[in-house]
Amino acid sequence: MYQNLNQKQACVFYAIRDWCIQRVCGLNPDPFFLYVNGGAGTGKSHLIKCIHSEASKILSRLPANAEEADISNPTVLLTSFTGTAAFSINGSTLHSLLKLPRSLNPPIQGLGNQLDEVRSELMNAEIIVIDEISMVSKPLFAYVDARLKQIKGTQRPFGGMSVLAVGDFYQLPPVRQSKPLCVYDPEQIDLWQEHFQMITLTEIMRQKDDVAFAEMLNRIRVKEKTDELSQCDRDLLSQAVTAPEECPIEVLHIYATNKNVESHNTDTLKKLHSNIIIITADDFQKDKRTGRMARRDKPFTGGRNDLPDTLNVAEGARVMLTRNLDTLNGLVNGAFGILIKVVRSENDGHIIKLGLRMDNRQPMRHNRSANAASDDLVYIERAEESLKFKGADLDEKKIYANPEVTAALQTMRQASVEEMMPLLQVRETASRPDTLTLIHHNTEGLPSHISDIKSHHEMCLADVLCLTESHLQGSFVADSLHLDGYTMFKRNRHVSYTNFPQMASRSGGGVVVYLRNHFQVQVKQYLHNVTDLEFLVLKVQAPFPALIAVVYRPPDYSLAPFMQNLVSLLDSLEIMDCHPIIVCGDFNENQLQSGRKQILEQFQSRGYSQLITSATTDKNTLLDLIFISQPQQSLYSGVLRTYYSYHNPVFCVLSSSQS
Ligand SMILES: Nc1ncnc2c1ncn2[C@@H]1O[C@H](COP(=O)(O)OP(=O)(O)OP(=O)(O)O)[C@@H](O)[C@H]1O
Repeated sequence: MYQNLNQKQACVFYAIRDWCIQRVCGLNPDPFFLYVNGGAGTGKSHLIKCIHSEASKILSRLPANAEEADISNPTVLLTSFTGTAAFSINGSTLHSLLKLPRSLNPPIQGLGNQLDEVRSELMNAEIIVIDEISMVSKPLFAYVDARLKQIKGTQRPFGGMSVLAVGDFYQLPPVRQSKPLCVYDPEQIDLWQEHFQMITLTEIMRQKDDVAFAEMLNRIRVKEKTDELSQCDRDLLSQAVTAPEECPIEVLHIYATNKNVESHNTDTLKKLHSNIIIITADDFQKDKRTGRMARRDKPFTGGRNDLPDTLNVAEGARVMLTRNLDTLNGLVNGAFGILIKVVRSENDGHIIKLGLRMDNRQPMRHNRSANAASDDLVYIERAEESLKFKGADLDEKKIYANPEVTAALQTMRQASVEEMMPLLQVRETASRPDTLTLIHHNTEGLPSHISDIKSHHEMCLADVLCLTESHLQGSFVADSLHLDGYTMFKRNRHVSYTNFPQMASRSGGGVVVYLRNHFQVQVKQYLHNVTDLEFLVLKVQAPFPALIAVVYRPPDYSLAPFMQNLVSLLDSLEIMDCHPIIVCGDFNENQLQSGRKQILEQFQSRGYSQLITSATTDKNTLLDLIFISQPQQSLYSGVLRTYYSYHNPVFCVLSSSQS
């Protein structure tokens, strides 16, 4: 799932992953408020799934969570406005998760005696993801903020939780008159402009569907009222228009109003089925004289045409749920099925439930009472609602984006997540023939991570890719370990120790270097006096002369014998008379810890500089180092991101000129 994240998706993923790592390392990062924007099919939902799974895994390490008896409480809350979208990301609706009232009119109501229950459910929650943010109105957002403050017992925005809002403001707006969240409204609390930063996904990720159609939709998404449609877009749209009378009867019809829907459904049912059953709503009203509930002759619908007084059905007919019954199990507003069975009361023949075979028939994740049946049907019972109160032509002029949304998005602050991929930022320099790009990574096992390496957006920019903990054994190298455009050199652990047979016989360890094919090189696996060290030396002659060594020091390899071998290695490198000398690797000496650092001192005493300055592991330690004899040749250096190892890769880009 993570391997094929595109560059933008990966930047957002790593920004949030980094935040989680900082959080579990006790660095108390400020909460983030990110908005992921993007048109249809740009991979927003896919990104949410990746972030949810990775962030949940990392945050479960928080000490507070580890001590709690119930670690099943989520650290990342997945929510959406509608039940359908909530189901598609395995989440819940905002309303049900936060127990929000139907009416969002002020004043904001607290949770009352439900507070303890909700608090204990959400006590581990650190991040809330809100999908379909375009449908969230300002009053709803203010409610979410107030709820989270109450639940978390703090006045910090959103109760101190981080918020990842996802959606497309050009898609559905909030219901009724409310302005989209991103559009400033002086009469409403503004939680958006103040806190949120935006990142826009642009690449359409739908492979199976019609990409050309999706691209056209995304152009229309931002089309201004005065913009003309291109001829090609017009043709594509017109192609999709069919006169109503020519539409095949079984295809899905979408209408603007429930009234049209009703009349289409009634007509179609009559055409396709002869066994129509009419179910009448039971409407009860309090009889003022007797005080008892009495059945009304004709059900009252209060002017609401989504509450019809009769329901026409037939066994074998297509049906759609119009209420969220059970979001977790996909019984959401909009879910389709076929009516299989009409169940009547044995007493009076009154219809009590309908047995549906849903299109989406996955095993139920939670047993609903209505579904505790031995067949694969979902039984829908009569539901109660209280009422307290009372053509297809293409019209091009009507297709344009809401200018308020365009203006709001243009002025929104941008999140600078590009820095998550520092090597991509300097890609042009890194790819120049007069520069050398070196990456070191402790892979924690090359065979199990080779496909992660191949799909990494920055690894492929390396001229020299040095890997430690390759975990290879024997001389055989599987074809899958081949990287296109590179030659592989390796030295396994078992040939690396002469005086420590117990270390040589352990699995793990080992070093590998991938070098671009056109590089001319001499490889040195054995050096005089270097008897017990996992290392490999490459003397690159052209196009960029350099002496490169990669070293792995296992965490339990005592410093004294390691230093002795390292000193021998450095002595040997010096007499090879080739510069610059670059020694990279995992030295298991944390540069962020105070106190003496003998490995660093040894290098410094010989005039080397160490280039990496920030943490390289998930525990905020700096173990992966790059030493260079001629630091003035280093143009860029830093830490890259991955998800598959405890270590992050480190890199440097060197220039051949000495200035
Ligand atoms: N990085 C990816 N690699 C491969 N497939 C992807 C990737 N990202 C998304 N997809 C696929 O592309 C399709 C569209 O992605 P997704 O549903 O996440 O888009 P979306 O932005 O949420 O779309 P919409 O706004 O229409 O809901 C899906 O089939 C999804 O599995």
